[in-house]
Amino acid sequence: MASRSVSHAPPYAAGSSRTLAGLVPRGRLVAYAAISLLVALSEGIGIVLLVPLLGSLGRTGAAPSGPLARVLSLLPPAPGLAAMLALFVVLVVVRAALQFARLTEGTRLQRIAVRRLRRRAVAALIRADLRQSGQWRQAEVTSLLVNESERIALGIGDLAGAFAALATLGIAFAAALLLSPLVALTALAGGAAVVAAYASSRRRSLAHGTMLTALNAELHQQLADTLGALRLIKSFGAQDRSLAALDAIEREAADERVAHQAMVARGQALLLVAGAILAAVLVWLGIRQWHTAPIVLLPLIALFARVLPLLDGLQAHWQSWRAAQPALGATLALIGAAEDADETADVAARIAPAPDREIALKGVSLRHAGRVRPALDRVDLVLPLGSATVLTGASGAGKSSVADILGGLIQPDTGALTLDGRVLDPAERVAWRERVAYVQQEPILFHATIRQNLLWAVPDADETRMVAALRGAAAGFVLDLPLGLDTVVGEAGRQLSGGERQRIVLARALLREPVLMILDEAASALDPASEAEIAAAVGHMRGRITLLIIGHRGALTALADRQAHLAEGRISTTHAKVAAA
Ligand SMILES: Nc1ncnc2c1ncn2[C@@H]1O[C@H](COP(=O)(O)OP(=O)(O)OP(=O)(O)O)[C@@H](O)[C@H]1O
Repeated sequence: MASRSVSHAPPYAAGSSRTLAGLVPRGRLVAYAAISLLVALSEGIGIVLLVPLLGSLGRTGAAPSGPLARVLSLLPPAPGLAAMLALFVVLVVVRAALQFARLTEGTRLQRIAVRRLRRRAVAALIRADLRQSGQWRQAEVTSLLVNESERIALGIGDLAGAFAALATLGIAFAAALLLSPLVALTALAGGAAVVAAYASSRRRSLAHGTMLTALNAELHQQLADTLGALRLIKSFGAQDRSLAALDAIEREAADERVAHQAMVARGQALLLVAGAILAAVLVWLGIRQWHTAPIVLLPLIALFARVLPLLDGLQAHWQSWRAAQPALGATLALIGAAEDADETADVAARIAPAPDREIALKGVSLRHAGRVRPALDRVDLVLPLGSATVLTGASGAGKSSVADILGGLIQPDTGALTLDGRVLDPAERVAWRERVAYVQQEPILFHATIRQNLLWAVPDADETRMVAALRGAAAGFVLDLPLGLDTVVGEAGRQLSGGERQRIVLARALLREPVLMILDEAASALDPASEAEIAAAVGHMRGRITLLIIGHRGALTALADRQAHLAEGRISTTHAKVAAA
């Protein structure tokens, strides 16, 4: 758990895409754009209306000419001061309503995009082939779906903010054109030069975003490692080391954020100063060189006052969006990789096949990603229906790989899983899982009631079936608990003992009425009494359920009537069991 480098690229990072397409409904996007334009338009109209307002004051010098005069001629003749002020108030009310709509619609857009992104990611991850998805770091994936998706939401908000600012700037420019084309065009040229000068800082925001995505993943990993190993950390006296590793990542992330924020703030300050200088020069030119009438100049100054913070906001919004883009790129890349590894893509048949005679592996070879030697090398194994086989072999010999292939969880590189001698196609392989139950060494229960944990496996099971499964798994103790089936098991089932947990897991497996039950070191972590209870329960299943018992010794393995031994990926012996205990 030492501090890690954050420079690595996750295995799914290749070909990352940065598109928002498909995440946001087109109709809502158009609605948001239209509202933003209306807000901008109401601001522009308000400023142009300053001209007749000033005109009605009567001391403003020359009357406007050119296109402005034409626009003003559309107004009713000589509106009184009261009418003008009332119009302003109405405009402000309309703008307030539009701004409210823009804000709520913007938030809705953000949440829809993030909900769709997460849903697509989780759906793709669930459907991805385990051999591919097993290579992705869980903490990195969690970080993408928790932290990074919120960054994406903020980024989308910034993108929307940038669009709104841009729309207002566009309308402001149109208003300026109306008031004084010369001033407007000079301001546009000056503004474009200022925006161009910021290209490098926008690029820096993208790099910052990439760094932050990696640091967030590291933080998640470190937190998961630390909180998941509190007992180990205490017993090794590694509290300080763990805290220091966490601190190092936190510090790096904080420094990175402060440095980026400082760059954005510096840019904003410089932009304000550059904008103010530009505005001052334009006003000076307007008065001294171009002899612009005060009735036009005053609204122009009002326009500058409005535009300067807008430019500032546009720059900040755009940089924040750029910083969020790597998070979106990484999430879309993960989704792309998971969708490419979709094991159910061609699934048509969904009826779980049921063998009559045997379940077998025929010439199965498997090499895990990044490994030189195959985990399994042309393995043949026959499990006659109703038999109980113990599978032995040294650590790393390939026992769990055999179990995964028999259970239809992974597809071998060559060879096949067969039922009654018939090779399963990919669609049947997925459906076959319904007939298989797994019980692993580490019992996995969800933080819910025992009833909910059982119903998770078979949603339509009634109480009688659940009670029968519990009794069949030597878990009748549940019925004597004060809350019975409604007892909450605690996080990962920690409010129960290891043996109790495992017996509930066995009941959950039984509830599925499996054809094949795989017990992968299912009793290895238990005391002899608990193991004996599990073994007694499994003993009653013999003959009804085909059993594959992975393990070396103990009451459970003694139940087997057949034995297979794996050595370096090869089945070296398969025969009727002589002695398993
Ligand atoms: N996801 C994986 N990626 C890379 N290599 C893997 C992966 N899973 C297993 N292996 C390797 O494949 C070989 C067989 O592993 P497997 O888990 O099937 O063995 P096992 O007999 O069940 O071991 P153990 O009894 O220790 O659980 C081992 O060398 C292991 O390191």
